[in-house]
Amino acid sequence: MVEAERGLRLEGVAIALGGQRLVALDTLIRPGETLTVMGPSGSGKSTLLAAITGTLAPAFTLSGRVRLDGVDITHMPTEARRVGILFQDELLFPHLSVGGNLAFGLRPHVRGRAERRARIEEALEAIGLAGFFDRDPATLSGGQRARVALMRMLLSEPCALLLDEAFSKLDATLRGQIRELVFDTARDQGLPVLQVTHDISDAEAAQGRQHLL
Ligand SMILES: Nc1ncnc2c1ncn2[C@@H]1O[C@H](COP(=O)(O)OP(=O)(O)OP(=O)(O)O)[C@@H](O)[C@H]1O
Repeated sequence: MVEAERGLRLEGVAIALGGQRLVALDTLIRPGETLTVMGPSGSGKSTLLAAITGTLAPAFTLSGRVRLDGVDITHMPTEARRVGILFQDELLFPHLSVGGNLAFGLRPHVRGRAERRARIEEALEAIGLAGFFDRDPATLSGGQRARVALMRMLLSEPCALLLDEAFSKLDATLRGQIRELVFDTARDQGLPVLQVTHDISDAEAAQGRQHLL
């Protein structure tokens, strides 16, 4: 039996807008590896990530294939893709507690109130926020919110991680800490990472390949 290829493969991916090619990429990001895509504003970085999450606006046309662990996900519904994404605004739900936000990440196979609660308590402990279950996200510091957003994404058991300027709103010290947490976690879990950023220090911290648009 031939083993399925592991990692995130962009196979001749090209995205056009109004008949003009905007962005093209052909690469394999292996488990635990990070590819950093850099380019000027408007060069199509967020659009590239949208093609991978399945949220491309109708104005764009996509050609090529996106494969994740050997599975062609090019036309799969977003929620079926097992792709996690972090944005510069961590987008926690303001009407839910910290625990409620993490519960949103849990996959449906984690069943039963008690088991779900236990998984969330464990996750809070892992990010140094034990006892924060009932807290309102608005009362958290930027670094705490970033850790909750990362954990919510990890609880969804993604097979690849996308970073869209994920560290750009954090101050310098926090930026270094959260970045280290994200890249260490991705390496430990063997997740392929595609990050887009303006910031060369994000690219350096990833210790991976770089691609300029
Ligand atoms: N929904 C849309 N409909 C039409 N054009 C769009 C849409 N979204 C983005 N664009 C255009 O597509 C191009 C690429 O946008 P994109 O957001 O991918 O760039 P970017 O490289 O991520 O920029 P930035 O670094 O400023 O975030 C831009 O010219 C933008 O104006």
